[in-house]
Amino acid sequence: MSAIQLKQIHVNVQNKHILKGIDLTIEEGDFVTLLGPSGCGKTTLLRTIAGLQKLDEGTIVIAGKEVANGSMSFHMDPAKRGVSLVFQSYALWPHMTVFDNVAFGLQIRKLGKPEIRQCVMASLDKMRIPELADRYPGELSGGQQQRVAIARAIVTSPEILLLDEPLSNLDAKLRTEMRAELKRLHGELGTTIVYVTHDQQEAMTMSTKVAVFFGGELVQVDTPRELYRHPKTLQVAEFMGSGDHKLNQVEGICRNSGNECYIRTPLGDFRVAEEDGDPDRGVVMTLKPEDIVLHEKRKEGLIPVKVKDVHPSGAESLIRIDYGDVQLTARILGDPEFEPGQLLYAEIREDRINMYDKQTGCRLEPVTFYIKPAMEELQR
Ligand SMILES: Nc1ncnc2c1ncn2[C@@H]1O[C@H](COP(=O)(O)OP(=O)(O)OP(=O)(O)O)[C@@H](O)[C@H]1O
Repeated sequence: MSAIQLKQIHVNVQNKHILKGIDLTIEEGDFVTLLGPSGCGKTTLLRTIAGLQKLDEGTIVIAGKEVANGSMSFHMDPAKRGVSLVFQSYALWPHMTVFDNVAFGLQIRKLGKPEIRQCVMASLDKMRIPELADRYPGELSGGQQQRVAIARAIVTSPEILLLDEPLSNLDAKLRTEMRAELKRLHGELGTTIVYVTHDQQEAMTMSTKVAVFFGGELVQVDTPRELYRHPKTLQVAEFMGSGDHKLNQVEGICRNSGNECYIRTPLGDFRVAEEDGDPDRGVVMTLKPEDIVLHEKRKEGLIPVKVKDVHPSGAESLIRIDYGDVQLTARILGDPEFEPGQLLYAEIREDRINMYDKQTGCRLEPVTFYIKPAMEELQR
């Protein structure tokens, strides 16, 4: 049985159409991340699943039970949905100790004192903070408060844990630590987790599946690997390749010749299968910096490039290179002693190339072969 089924969810907030027909099925034990730029509707969807936001159309089924139905104006009480929500702000009660904060959900269920003690301590153990039980939130660091907030959410053994950017208030080091903790916790508890973030790396590290949103619409739901390798649209590719992950984009022309299309780009020619005989059009080829390997010695199949500049950042370096008029960025491990103007030879990992229709932004597939520029062309 699926843990959560969302069908055609539409949500308006103050007359603004925020969620526009979301269909998403989340399986039991999945760690699904809702990923997208600020304002795309991730939090609204999480709140809708939790029951804190009413939907206008569509249905939500949790563990086989319908909990919301737009056409029938049915919205089950949040407390009855079997989900637990952790907010970005930890929302701990300042006048209560850590123990009491975590125990609260059990106390209102009228459990006996020994049972409460056992559950609270087990939950604090899982978050590796049993020694903080008697402290007050004001005496804790941000990371510790976040652990308490998660301990409070898991103490009632919810079937589903909803987390809204829970790490965004932490510094970089703590964030990395907490990512590992959440992944461990998911492995240990087997709980279904729905996690909201706008941080691609966070999504890639922890999730079993990532759902990418833009403007209230779901664009791609895939495993992190598939999302990384084959973004479905240029917009997704650009979003995944933003920040330090600068995506290389090279424009080309796609010419149709019956059943196949030939794509000509400055980096070589490609063939893609064509289904609907579209006319000639512009395409964008994308390639990640880590999919360009730089060599100092010339070899067959490599492309001669000139170093423009080098940006070392300790463990890795970004090298901007020019091939004729085309500027590319390569990412390599370490801190190489390349000089601006130096001639190098680039190996393009052709299996990592993606092609998109420039106008629609949709991915063209599959690239059936790649003809590299002729050697004499390479001499320029
Ligand atoms: N209470 C509200 N009143 C008016 N507009 C709202 C309200 N809540 C959300 N919105 C709007 O709904 C849209 C989606 O907001 P939401 O918080 O779901 O986005 P998000 O993807 O989670 O963004 P972020 O990553 O910045 O939290 C935004 O345009 C926001 O301005």
